[in-house]
Amino acid sequence: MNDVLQQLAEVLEQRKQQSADQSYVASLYAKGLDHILKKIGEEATETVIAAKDGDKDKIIYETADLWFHCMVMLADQGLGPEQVINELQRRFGLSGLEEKAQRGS
Ligand SMILES: N=c1c2ncn([C@@H]3O[C@H](COP(=O)(O)OP(=O)(O)OP(=O)(O)O)[C@@H](O)[C@H]3O)c2ncn1[C@@H]1O[C@H](COP(=O)(O)O)[C@@H](O)[C@H]1O
Repeated sequence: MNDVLQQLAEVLEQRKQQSADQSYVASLYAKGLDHILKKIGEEATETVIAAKDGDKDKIIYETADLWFHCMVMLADQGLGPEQVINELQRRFGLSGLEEKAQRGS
């Protein structure tokens, strides 16, 4: 898995021991899941607007914000990027139609 994702996941775990006034990530945990989900919604909207505007720098910046807040949500739920990467890896060998069939939809 990508080193940066793994290293960030380790920092996010460590932040569970820190106080909210020392760390932005700790403050997100302290505010709870609903706040983290609200941040994901905001960052997703900002990413969509950046893409609609065709602003490449902004797309990268906002997507990084979105991925970061998704990483915080995963850590809050006791998950990490490796599980998501593994799921993408599993799908990679399948065609889109095979993947759809496996979902039973
Ligand atoms: N990658 C990030 C990262 N990306 C975005 N952000 C923060 O996410 C927030 C984005 O939300 P907004 O744009 O709405 O800005 P805001 O108004 O300040 O946010 P809110 O106060 O409304 O939540 C900003 O405060 C950014 O600084 C991040 N904060 C931290 N990290 C990583 O997490 C690590 C741990 O961070 P701390 O816990 O703060 O030390 C850092 O070393 C970085 O590697």
